[in-house]
Amino acid sequence: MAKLNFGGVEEHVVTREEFPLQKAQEVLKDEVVAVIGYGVQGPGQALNQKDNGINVIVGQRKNSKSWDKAVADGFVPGETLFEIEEALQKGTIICYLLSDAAQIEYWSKVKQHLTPGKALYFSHGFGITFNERTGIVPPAEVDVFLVAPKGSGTSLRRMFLQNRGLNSSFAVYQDATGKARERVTALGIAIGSGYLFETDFKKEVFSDLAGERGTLMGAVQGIFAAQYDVLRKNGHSPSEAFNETVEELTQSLMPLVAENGMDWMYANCSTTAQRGALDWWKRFRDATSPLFEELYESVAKGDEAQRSIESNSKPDYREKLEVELTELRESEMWRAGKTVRSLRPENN
Ligand SMILES: NC(=O)C1=CN([C@@H]2O[C@H](COP(=O)(O)OP(=O)(O)OC[C@H]3O[C@@H](n4cnc5c(N)ncnc54)[C@H](O)[C@@H]3O)[C@@H](O)[C@H]2O)C=CC1
Ligand SMILES: CC(=O)[C@](C)(O)C(=O)O
Ligand SMILES: [Mg+2]
Ligand SMILES: [Mg+2]
Repeated sequence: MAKLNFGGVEEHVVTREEFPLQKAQEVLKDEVVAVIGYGVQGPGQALNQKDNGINVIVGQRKNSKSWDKAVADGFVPGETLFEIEEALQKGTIICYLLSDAAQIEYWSKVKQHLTPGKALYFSHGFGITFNERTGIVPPAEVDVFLVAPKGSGTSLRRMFLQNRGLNSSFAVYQDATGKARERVTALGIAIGSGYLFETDFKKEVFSDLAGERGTLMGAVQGIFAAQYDVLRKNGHSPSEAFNETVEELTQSLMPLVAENGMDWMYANCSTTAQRGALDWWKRFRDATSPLFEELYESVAKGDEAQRSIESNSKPDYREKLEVELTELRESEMWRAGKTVRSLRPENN
């Protein structure tokens, strides 16, 4: 593994140079990789592996939208697409990519097919870390590991098609065959990761749950809404409020941050903007820190996992989510955003 310096701290990472695709193909040549579940990660990981020449099959409930999607994506019923049980039986590596809540429901079936030498693969540390709540305790004779792409399965696929790679974390929880590390690294490369950084199941799930509730998804919407509302209350039009809150950030400034860091984005803005941003960012940090502390504690206590299990195990969970997503979509800010997006020249 390459030893790299991350801001003064040395860490080990697996790069595509040291573990090229040919090596991954070689390691996986006698395996049948069964991707169970075809939601968001399922398609990204299964299609990338298929295009990378890995022997991959999909297991999904028949008569579901996801089954039809798998067919549309080129998986063939009876050849590379099966009912979940059949795929579990055929697979030597089981990629358990049902939603974290559904993994609990199917566990007793999965367990039956985990014969010695097989491997159980996750893309999240959830099921294992919170096993007192999920009941997911694998038999000792199988390898157990994870590769967690740090982004949406949709991006994993898109970036692969653009010859880019999303970074992933990986972890080995149980090495029964002595080959767990080699297997998980090969899978990480095969699904299209750019590079792989090592973690453990607990660290992966704690950081992931905190991140998605925090800056990646929850906090960002909260900060957008707060600023938008203040601008609107002070007489600014929806388009002005939306442009100064979201559009400028996603279209102009975040791409600069992605390319070369925050200081570089700042340096490409006016001295007026820089003065103000340098003065205010620490106040925003200090104002939100207590909330991030509270969030991390809630994750570490298992409360976030419990809430997710309870709400996502209900039969009507999809309808309920859709109600809340609709509320977001129909808020003035995001309706204004829809019009603003339609005006982008490339959308005309
Ligand atoms: N969504 C993403 O891009 C990311 C997801 N992950 C992890 O990957 C794993 C899979 O997540 P997603 O792709 O988001 O899952 P998802 O929520 O899209 O569900 C995956 C599949 O499970 C099926 N499913 C849901 N409930 C079911 C039930 N009761 N019975 C049978 N099938 C059921 C769905 O039909 C779907 O095909 C999870 O561990 C998640 O935390 C990790 C990184 C990013
Ligand atoms: C996309 C991702 O990595 C998330 C936000 O953690 C998730 O979908 O669970
Ligand atoms: Mg994540
Ligand atoms: Mg997540």
